[in-house]
Amino acid sequence: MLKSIPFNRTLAYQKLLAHFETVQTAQIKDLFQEDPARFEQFSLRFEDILLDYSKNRITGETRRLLLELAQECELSDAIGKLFSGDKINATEDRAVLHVALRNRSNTPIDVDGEDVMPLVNGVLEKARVFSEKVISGDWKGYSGKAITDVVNIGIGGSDLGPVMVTEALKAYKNHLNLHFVSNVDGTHIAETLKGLDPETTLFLIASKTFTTQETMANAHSARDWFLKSAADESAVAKHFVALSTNAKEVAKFGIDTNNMFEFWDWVGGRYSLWSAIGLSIILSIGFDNFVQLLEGAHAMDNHFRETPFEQNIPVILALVGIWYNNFFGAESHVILPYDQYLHRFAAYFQQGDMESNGKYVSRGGEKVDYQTGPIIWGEPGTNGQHAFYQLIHQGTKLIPADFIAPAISHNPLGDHHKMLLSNFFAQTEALMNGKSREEVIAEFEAKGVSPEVYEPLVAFKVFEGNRPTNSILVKEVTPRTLGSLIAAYEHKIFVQGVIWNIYSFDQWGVELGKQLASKIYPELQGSEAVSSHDGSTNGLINAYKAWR
Ligand SMILES: O=P(O)(O)OC[C@H]1O[C@H](O)[C@H](O)[C@@H](O)[C@@H]1O
Repeated sequence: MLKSIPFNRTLAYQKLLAHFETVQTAQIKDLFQEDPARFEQFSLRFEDILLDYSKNRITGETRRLLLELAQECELSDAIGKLFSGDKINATEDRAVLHVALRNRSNTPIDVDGEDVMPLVNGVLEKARVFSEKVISGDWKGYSGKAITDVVNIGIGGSDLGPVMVTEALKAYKNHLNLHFVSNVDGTHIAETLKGLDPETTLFLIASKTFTTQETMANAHSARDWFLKSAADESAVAKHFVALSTNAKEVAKFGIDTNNMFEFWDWVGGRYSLWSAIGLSIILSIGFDNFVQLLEGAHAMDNHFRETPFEQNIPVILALVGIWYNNFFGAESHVILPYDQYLHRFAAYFQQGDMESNGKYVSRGGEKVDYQTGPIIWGEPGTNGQHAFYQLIHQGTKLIPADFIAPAISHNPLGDHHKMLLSNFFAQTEALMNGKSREEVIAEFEAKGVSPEVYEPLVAFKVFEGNRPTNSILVKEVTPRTLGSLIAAYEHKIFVQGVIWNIYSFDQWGVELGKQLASKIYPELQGSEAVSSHDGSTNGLINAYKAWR
């Protein structure tokens, strides 16, 4: 269990408040003038990853005090508990061991006195054998044909990770066509099944609980579609596998438990891509590449565990985030990958971060009186530049940003990558430096525009600058580097949760809507008007009934 340490009652927090008064107006560009070695002072390297956090509104003293905050919130103790299988997910009485899934050094990790590593390795081996059969074509469908298409049916953590990683590593993809169905909207499964051949399609039913309404509805529809051509229930065994913790429900659905790839309650849904939930990733890029992904994550786990906080990438990312969230009042954090393959990275960490740290109750069970998890959003660059960057540059809100880019492209087409990266470098520079009134006027004058014409326009063309950014430059998006990058963000979220004194590994906040939906569902059956809800909900339901 983690101790309850009220974040804003710590001494370090009080010191940071006082320190904030002295640095809140500091200009990042001036900090570079004052310290020619600022880049070296405020950047970190880990394997093929460079984190530059020098373009932030922080000084050496800010960092020192933030590190003090981490100490006072007993971060070292929390990290020790995470890795040793302590039940730090206290409201569900569970350990939090996604790190065991990628524990490539195989050191024993005990849960309730049992080493979980043999279990982890057993499922990995089963996935290796199965995936090799499917990829090679040895695994045959009911009519004797090899599999061509794989449909993963899952939602939330049973969808977002596999989608993000298979997209991010598309350059490593084999001949299998991957499809992902998540939404209970029938359109999703209907559109996916169009054009698929039941004889050559494999369905992965991915659900930790195997009770999630959306996934079960889609799985049943997929089976109905399949049985229309297979005409024999025994064919299901060749075309449906389950990725789950719940053997009982898997059997009830009609999937042979031999076709089940197991994981365990100590794997959180949003941390499950490393588990059997990653089977779609394995089928897409092959087992060896998946192992590389695990290796990369494991290397980051070791870095997180062993590196002094001052040089620790997840810890630094977390502390800088806290600085904006709790002192500058920033409400959101934007993730901007300059890599088309990473186009679902921000969406993935919307769940990772917001479901983990979107909590207003402290570990002590009280309502907190400070801000916790930020709103996470983002789109790939350069697309975002032509959509929402206006607000980041000239809006009234402070939006800390992570810019991520690979130095080497998997598609070195003409000058595309240089153009992409020139935008990546230019944006963080522009956000920091802005453009002064004098610079705007000089630009007008250089073009021979007269003061009467330019004067009314100057204010609109000035950029205040001083907008903070982290830059994460990686050598190339490989399975290993991606594994490290994902693990770094996971641990950043963990560190923030520890310091904000909340439980990052439960998700009670998603339950209420589910409960109410199951109450409303039967009310939608008949044609009679409903009156059991508030006026708005009754009005909406009755309008729906009149229209359908
Ligand atoms: O994998 P499942 O049990 O189907 O759960 C799928 C998802 O649904 C839930 O509502 C949770 O909020 C998510 O954390 C979870 O990833």
